[in-house]
Amino acid sequence: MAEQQVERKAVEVAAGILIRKDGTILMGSRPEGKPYAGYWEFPGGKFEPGETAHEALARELREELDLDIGASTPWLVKVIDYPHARVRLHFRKCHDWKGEPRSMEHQQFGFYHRARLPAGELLPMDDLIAGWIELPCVAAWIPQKGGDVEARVARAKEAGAGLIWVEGEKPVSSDSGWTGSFARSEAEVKLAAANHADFSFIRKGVTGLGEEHEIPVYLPAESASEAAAAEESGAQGVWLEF
Ligand SMILES: Nc1nc2c([nH]c(=O)n2[C@H]2C[C@H](O)[C@@H](COP(=O)(O)OP(=O)(O)OP(=O)(O)O)O2)c(=O)[nH]1
Repeated sequence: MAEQQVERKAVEVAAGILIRKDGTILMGSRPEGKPYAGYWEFPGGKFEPGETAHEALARELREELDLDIGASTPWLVKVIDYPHARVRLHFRKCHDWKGEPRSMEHQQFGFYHRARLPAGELLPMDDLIAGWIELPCVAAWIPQKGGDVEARVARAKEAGAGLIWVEGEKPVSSDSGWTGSFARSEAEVKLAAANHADFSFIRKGVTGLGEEHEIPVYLPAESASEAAAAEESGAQGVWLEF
């Protein structure tokens, strides 16, 4: 008889990506006595009973770093099986807090540029998603119909698009090496993740991303100024058509 696999119940964890105006991100090292002590992580910790992800994050930041955060927005939810526990990580972005971080648990911490995260090891899941934080906020989609593709690519660059995808070409024609895919539903976003796409563009009409998507997604928008609204709903940013 096949051995029955019992899935371990996931522990809910909130982790904050606190982004300063200069684009640097707050990271801390895990205190002595915890699993993966000394590894770098985004500040946060386990939910207490009855807490939402935001409430858990706000409390942990107060306890660990003496910071008082304002709003936070959902970004990604990822489940990982570590040897010591199965955890569901609710990564949230935050641009608004009061105070300067202070080490309350004798841990090291600092604000780091996305491309220069601290030397030493990041927690395995953080290592993966740290790269995603670098994804730009504005992406461009260039359908074949519509004339001069090259001119439209140039316009997209001028408009600040950091990712440009020309229909019929390999997903995403930037030098970044990211792979993307188009999705029409939550299920297709999941499929893209399973196929190792780094992100998805979402076609018009998809709403309610919720907190369950597992890769960064771009929502359609009419203008770059809608990027903030997209972030509110948990998206990485917007895609514009050129
Ligand atoms: N805080 C945090 N935890 C993370 C991140 N990435 C990641 O895989 N984890 C994992 C490591 C741990 O297994 C779990 C968080 O548990 P924790 O031990 O830090 O939580 P806590 O501060 O509430 O700890 P305690 O009350 O048990 O002392 O989530 C991250 O970026 N931040």
